[in-house]
Amino acid sequence: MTAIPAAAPAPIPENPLDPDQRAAAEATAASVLVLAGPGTGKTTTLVGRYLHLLDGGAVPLRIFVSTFTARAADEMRFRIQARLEETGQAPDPEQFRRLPIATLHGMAARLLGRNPPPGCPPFRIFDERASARIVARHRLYLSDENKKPLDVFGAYKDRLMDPAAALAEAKAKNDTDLLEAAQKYAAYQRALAEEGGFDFGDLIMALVAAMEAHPDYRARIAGFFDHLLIDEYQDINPAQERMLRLLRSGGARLWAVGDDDQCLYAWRSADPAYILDFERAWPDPALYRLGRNYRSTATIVRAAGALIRGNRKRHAKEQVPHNPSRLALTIAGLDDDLDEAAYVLRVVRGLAGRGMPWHEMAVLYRAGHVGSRIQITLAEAGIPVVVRGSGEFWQLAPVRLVVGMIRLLLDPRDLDARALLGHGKRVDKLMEQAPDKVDAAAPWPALCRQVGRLVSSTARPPGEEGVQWRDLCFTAADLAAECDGLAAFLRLMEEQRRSLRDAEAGGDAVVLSTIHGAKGLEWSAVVVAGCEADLMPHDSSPDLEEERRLMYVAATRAKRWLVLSFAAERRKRAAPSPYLAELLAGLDPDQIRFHDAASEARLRQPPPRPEAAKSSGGKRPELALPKVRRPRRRRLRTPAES
Ligand SMILES: Nc1ncnc2c1ncn2[C@@H]1O[C@H](COP(=O)(O)OP(=O)(O)OP(=O)(O)O)[C@@H](O)[C@H]1O
Repeated sequence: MTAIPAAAPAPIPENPLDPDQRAAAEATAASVLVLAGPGTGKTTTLVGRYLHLLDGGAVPLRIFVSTFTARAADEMRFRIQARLEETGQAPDPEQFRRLPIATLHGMAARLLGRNPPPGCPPFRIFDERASARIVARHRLYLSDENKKPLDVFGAYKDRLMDPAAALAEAKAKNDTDLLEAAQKYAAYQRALAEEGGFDFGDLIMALVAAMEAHPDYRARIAGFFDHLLIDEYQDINPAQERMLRLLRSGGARLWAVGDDDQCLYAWRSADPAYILDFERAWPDPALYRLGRNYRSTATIVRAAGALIRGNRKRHAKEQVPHNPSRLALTIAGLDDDLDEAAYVLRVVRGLAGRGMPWHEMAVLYRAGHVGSRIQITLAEAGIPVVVRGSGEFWQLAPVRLVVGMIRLLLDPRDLDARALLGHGKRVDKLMEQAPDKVDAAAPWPALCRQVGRLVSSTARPPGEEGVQWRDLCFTAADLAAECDGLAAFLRLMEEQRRSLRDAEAGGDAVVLSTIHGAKGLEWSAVVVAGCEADLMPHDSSPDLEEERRLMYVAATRAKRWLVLSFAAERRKRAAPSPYLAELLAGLDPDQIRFHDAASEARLRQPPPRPEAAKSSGGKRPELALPKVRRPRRRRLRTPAES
């Protein structure tokens, strides 16, 4: 799917479908899967399918288009509307808003809301924040600190397990951790019910349960649709699959696009087996493949192909790049995160100097804290940025706590600081420990760093979130320490927040995003930052194939320029990600450019010994660095200079 700026001015003209795409769009089988790699036009073909159905007389209100996120639904609506306007068939905007183009959760909410099933009480939808408040209020935390309660409860719902089923599973396995999870899940569901709340997972569970329990209700709901068009089919989970089965039980046709190599949500019960077994699972199946990559240069297509071949559980796919360009990809090995941020700034400025609009550039990262330093550096330099996935830096909880504590220690009557801190046990603990751990009379930089340490150690959540928390505390404290006192720090913060707001409103901005948030999008230039051995694959993830898919998705968002950066030190010594060598192994020397000689030397340093670097139940293979061919000797340039 193509990235559109927030204030997208003119509709983007769609490309005419090529013969393979057209065949897929016009398929007549009852169950169709279009299986193809990134940039081959799956979403384009889905739009083509929609228009083909309309040409054949289908009723728009009876075509359900399912997207992975609400934002993707808006973009899909925009694309379809633009196409209909081109052909003079666009319905009025109000009618258009009512078309069933939504996520599966969104559609479940709509169906339940407008057609309450027998015995289903009225409900309010609880978003993630509201659900987190329930967890906090009832102290539903799990003993295993690495497990987030909402993820665990959500995983039960994704597998259509109610608390009784969860308890039965725990007892059958005689597993105390599972028993605790099931009991807390039961308590969570009771608390939700008392407030009349459904969280997102409940929506699909409730719809499925009602359709299975009441044949009349099932027939009524399934009777709404003649066609189900599903984007990102690789990421569906068991509950969603069951919902689709029920929705098509009235005879609707299923038409799905997906790429098993882009399945990023196995940790949330998405199961690539659904796409791998499509032909066995659905009646009258037909499989279509698209082999031409319209997005990326030949260099990017080859490098990404070499990387993903490292995965075993996948459908092999060959891709022919439509753009034969052998433009080199760039590897930049920087000293530390500060150096990396400065480098990214040079790259985006250089590209802008060549006339590239900001919104054609993106910086992607596996972990949110990698983006924070870059966000600050770009904003400080006046570059418009929008942040997707992990949120605006100054609004993040640890950052607000650091800023609030610094302010409050300097002026205990500062009411704004109190508001910034909020209330709760975490804040009480901070206040209690501050007098022992922070010397309020210390020089400004020392005070800031002491507060950073205090917030990092006192209020840190468990697991992976805790690592991010610590990095954000230190980044905020460092930024404050680098200013000339409190007033200068507050000015810096305000300027940056204003520039972020302006960028969001203006629409033309560099996108900073987690890789998960970049799914389905594309940009002319992409920097993948933080390509380090403990971040890619991420230390906390046991699933190496999913980690490789994440790198694959990041690299394949780029149309022309792909820059992969890593830091030799990010609070501790870091080695380059093994995926860099895997990407480069697919390229000829002229397709690789090192930012400087140090970058090349750093990439060639011996990989960390797996046992020293990781521990993940022995699932990680040796991190052997394939031989990277040497680039031709030439002056080393950033992509922006070339
Ligand atoms: N037939 C075509 N001719 C020219 N360009 C095309 C064609 N089909 C798709 N494209 C372009 O290729 C790019 C990728 O298309 P699209 O987003 O539909 O791919 P995708 O397979 O859904 O990608 P991904 O899986 O990575 O999200 C877009 O810029 C789109 O406009």
